[in-house]
Amino acid sequence: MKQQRHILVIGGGLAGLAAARYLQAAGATVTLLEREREVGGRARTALVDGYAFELGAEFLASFYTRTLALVGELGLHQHLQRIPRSSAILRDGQLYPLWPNLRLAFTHLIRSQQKLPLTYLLASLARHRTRLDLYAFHKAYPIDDQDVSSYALAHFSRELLEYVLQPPIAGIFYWTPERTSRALLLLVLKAGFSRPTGLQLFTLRGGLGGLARALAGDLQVRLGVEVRTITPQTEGGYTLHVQDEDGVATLEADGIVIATTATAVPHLLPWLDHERRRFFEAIVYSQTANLALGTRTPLPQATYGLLFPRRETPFLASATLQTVKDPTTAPAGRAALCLHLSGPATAALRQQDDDTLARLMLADLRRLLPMYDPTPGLEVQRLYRCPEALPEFNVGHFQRLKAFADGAIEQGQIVFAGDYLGGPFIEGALVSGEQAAQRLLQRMA
Ligand SMILES: Cc1cc2nc3c(=O)[nH]c(=O)nc-3n(C[C@H](O)[C@H](O)[C@H](O)COP(=O)(O)OP(=O)(O)OC[C@H]3O[C@@H](n4cnc5c(N)ncnc54)[C@H](O)[C@@H]3O)c2cc1C
Repeated sequence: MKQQRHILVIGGGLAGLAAARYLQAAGATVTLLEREREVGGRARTALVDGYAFELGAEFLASFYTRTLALVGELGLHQHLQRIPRSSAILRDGQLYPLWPNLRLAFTHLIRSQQKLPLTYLLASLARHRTRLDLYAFHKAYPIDDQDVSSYALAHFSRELLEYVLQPPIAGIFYWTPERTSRALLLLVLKAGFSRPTGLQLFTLRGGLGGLARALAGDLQVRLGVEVRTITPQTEGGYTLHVQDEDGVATLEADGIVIATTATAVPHLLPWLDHERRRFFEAIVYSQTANLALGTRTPLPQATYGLLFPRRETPFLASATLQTVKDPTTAPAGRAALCLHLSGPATAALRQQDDDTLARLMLADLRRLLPMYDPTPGLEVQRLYRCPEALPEFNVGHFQRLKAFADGAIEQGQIVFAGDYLGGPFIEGALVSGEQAAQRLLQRMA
């Protein structure tokens, strides 16, 4: 690549930050543009009256090889801590620990005879293992043929679907099994069970927002700059029309990484042809609302993540005890808790105001698990809406990723990054950013 050519990265989420960091390390001149007043996107931590609440991402998983390496490279390893007592699923008023390892076979959450067909799942994992590549999701396109609900009903049982598969899908991704490809299920299971210790969860002390801040470290970042449209110049390069606090301006770039959510792309590139526009428009995001609560009321400390099957409630999908994950997220003697509304409930209730939603979520928690009621000593309550939570990896998405990997989408000196390409979690966002940076360097060579 010629020296002095200027690259703009649009979006300061983890994908954009990883791309910018990679490009800068390769010697490029890079500026990152972020429309918000801080970096992190869907992986930010809010500090409110001595409490720290995750606004999006809550944990890192032990199979996030690249993320965990980056934590070391950024000098954050002393802040990395394992989350104990990771999760439990509610059934008939009782919490069943969800061991993310082979001890799952002994859970009383479902009846013993329901567990036998799980051997089919293990056989499927073995049969498709070469297609299940966490760093190349598109390889799984041949098994992107059935949603998780149809797959579970065909091979397992409704009970297993409703009490083992649906709660994590809803509580972590805010999707439904009907809108999840079985390819995604097999990919995540293979990654999760690939280690002898099983799946372990980690966080960064003080909140995962620290990862984005560390990544931004020595990058040139402009906050509060929203890119409106990008126009190709006839002589090569691009003009970006941006809005910042001083008004409307234009910027020039030789190469661009677009690291926004997929839904933003057709607005940024109004000149996209029909096929490419359809690619981005087909990507749908789940939604949720996060009710962050700080309380003097002591709450049970037995488990970090509580998953609520839709059979038990149509409202809450999950609750996370922030202070079990990391005691520094609340002042001494206090507890911090986040409640997450299910994807379908968030869509159905989107017209309701914040107070109504908060009341409904708290009432649901009191009904489901009265001992977790934070209201007697409640001192902080904030509702954060997340209209674009996680990109659905529904049936058809792996076919789209195959077309993307085959080069049918990117053109010129513009590349794309984001969790909709790399996988619906932090690891996917970071890796997609680094992969996009590599492709741009090749295109500009
Ligand atoms: C509620 C929730 C819980 C989650 N829990 C976990 C978890 O526990 N573990 C996990 O691994 N993952 C989790 N995730 C997923 C994880 O947060 C995301 O996969 C990841 O952060 C996505 O990063 P990204 O860079 O692809 O996108 P984003 O973080 O969305 O970044 C895109 C950025 O682009 C900016 N932008 C958009 N348009 C423009 C524009 N026109 N001009 C300038 N800037 C623009 C946005 O402001 C944003 O900062 C969770 C997500 C949510 C929402």
